[in-house]
Amino acid sequence: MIHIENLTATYGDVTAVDDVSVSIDDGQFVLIVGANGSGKTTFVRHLNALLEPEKGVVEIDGTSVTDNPIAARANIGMVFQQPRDQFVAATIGADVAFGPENLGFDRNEVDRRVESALNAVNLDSRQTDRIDELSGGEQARVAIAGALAMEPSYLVLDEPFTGLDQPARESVLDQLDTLHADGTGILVVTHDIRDLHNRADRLLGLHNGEIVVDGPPRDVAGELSGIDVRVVDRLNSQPS
Ligand SMILES: Nc1ncnc2c1ncn2[C@@H]1O[C@H](COP(=O)(O)OP(=O)(O)OP(=O)(O)O)[C@@H](O)[C@H]1O
Repeated sequence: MIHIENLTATYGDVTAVDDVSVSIDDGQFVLIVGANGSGKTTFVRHLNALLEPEKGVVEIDGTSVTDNPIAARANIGMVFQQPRDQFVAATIGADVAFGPENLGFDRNEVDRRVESALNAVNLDSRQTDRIDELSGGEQARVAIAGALAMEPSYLVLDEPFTGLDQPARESVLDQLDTLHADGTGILVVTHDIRDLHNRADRLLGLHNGEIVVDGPPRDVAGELSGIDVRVVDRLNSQPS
């Protein structure tokens, strides 16, 4: 379980996260929504100790991420807004292997994790392909595989659909469905919930750094216009 109590984060005079307390159960599929600047990215960066709480506590399975950032990083897989920025190797296989190698696993275990993660995103047999030659959708899937190779309890994706066309978006959504069905907790940060609100168990809406909406997406849909989040699916939408 993710447990957060009285988390506050500031940048100079700006309060990005304002006294947030929330718990997220294992295996939940949670949307974290809100307008630009509402604090979504700052909030999720505390989950795996990319940012340290100035005030408050973040615990994963009862362990404070401040006390044990390595455990937090092993439990919370993070996929960033621009997957390109998180690649560390030239080829798919080498990149996905990087995380488990850093955790100190032996070669057999690293190979097993890489195969399993690439299998989950339908990129097995592509280990030697160069990342810079992949499409945006394929790069997004490699980034997800890199996080999955850590075998995290939760996968956190920050605006994972930026720059993806509709087929690539659907491919990533399919991966999320499979992972959720297998028991992985999924947290998706987005300002655009089309195709997602009918998949998620819970929606957290941020406004000025506070959680002002919390509930099953269909129950809280009426509260979203107040925090500037688009609700309606756009049929026949153009690539975004
Ligand atoms: N590195 C930083 N330095 C100064 N201010 C920052 C920094 N990062 C974020 N902020 C400010 O903190 C507030 C919350 O930003 P944050 O990026 O967490 O929100 P967000 O909801 O993820 O926004 P977006 O949807 O635009 O990514 C905003 O006012 C933002 O300008």
